[in-house]
Amino acid sequence: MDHAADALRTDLMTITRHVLNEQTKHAESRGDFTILLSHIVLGCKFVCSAVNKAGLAKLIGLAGETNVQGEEQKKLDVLSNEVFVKALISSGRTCILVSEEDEEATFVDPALRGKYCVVFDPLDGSSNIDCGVSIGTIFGIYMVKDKNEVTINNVLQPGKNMLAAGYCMYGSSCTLVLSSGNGVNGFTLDPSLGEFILTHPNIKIPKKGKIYSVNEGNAKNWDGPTAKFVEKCKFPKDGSSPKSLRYIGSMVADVHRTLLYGGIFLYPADKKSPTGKLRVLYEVFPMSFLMEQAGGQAFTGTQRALDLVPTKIHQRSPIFLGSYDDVEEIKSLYAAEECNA
Ligand SMILES: O=P(O)(O)OC[C@H]1O[C@](O)(COP(=O)(O)O)[C@@H](O)[C@@H]1O
Ligand SMILES: [Mg+2]
Ligand SMILES: [Mg+2]
Repeated sequence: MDHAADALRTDLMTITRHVLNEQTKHAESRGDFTILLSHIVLGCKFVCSAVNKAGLAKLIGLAGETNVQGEEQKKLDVLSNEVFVKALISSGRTCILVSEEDEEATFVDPALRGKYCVVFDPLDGSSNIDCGVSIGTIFGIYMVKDKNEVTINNVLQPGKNMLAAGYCMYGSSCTLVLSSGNGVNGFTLDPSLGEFILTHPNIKIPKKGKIYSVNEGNAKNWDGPTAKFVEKCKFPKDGSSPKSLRYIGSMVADVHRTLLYGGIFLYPADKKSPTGKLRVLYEVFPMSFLMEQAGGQAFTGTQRALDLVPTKIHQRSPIFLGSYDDVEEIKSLYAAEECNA
């Protein structure tokens, strides 16, 4: 297509148009979710721009602080957190915010309150910032009945109660993947337009995949089912080909690849981290929500991930998520171990 024709393409499905279309399906909707989402999108664009120029704008390196998890914060962790906290509060549609970078939940001033609670990991995959490897933002959204009566229990809810979830990946392109409980759609930022355009409508994860994704450096501490599963991936006994290993170390990027290509992403518990590493509210739940909406599964080693009821905002959980059949296999290994116990 030539540029003149391209310039006339004003029929593109932007993320705002997409969400407005969804809104028309709910007669009771007053546009609050659309406004909230437009603020999340703004935050993503801002962070994307900061990530792109991180090396030039002296945004790589440590901020000099540690967060509640005891992890050293990078400058981009701190900046991204500030960006999303401000964007979410200024939307006028939020009442509680839970961020990986803040020890306590933020209760929005009553004058600025709306009915949505947003849980988020402002910058996921921080260890990959300084070498320019894909990183992202993850978010999940709950809704309260009464914005004047909010307590921490409004976010200590199982993931199945989320209204929407998504992530934005700052990679070779900037991609926002979103589900509001009616399938999964992917949007790519067109830098010349400054708009996210629907490029991956109705994403469905392949039923079975050829890739497994796990930090094998932890193998000596794994439990029996995880060790058996990975052994089967490498040396299948049914005559099938071994699976390939891909591990980036940014959950957003590893899950994005799993969603599009199929396969399984594992961050199991191990002897050193008996509750796993990934955080329930803003890593495990949003990604599990997206996986289920795309036809896959998410399992903690003991239950469906979205059924878990968190008791603390920064709680961790083991997680196995991806293609339906691959997750089914790890579930049966855990079930077999339980029978033998
Ligand atoms: O380095 P490990 O132990 O394999 O952990 C990788 C995991 O840790 C994380 O980086 C944690 O996220 P943060 O960067 O938000 O702390 C995930 O993105 C990733 O899946
Ligand atoms: Mg993270
Ligand atoms: Mg993070």
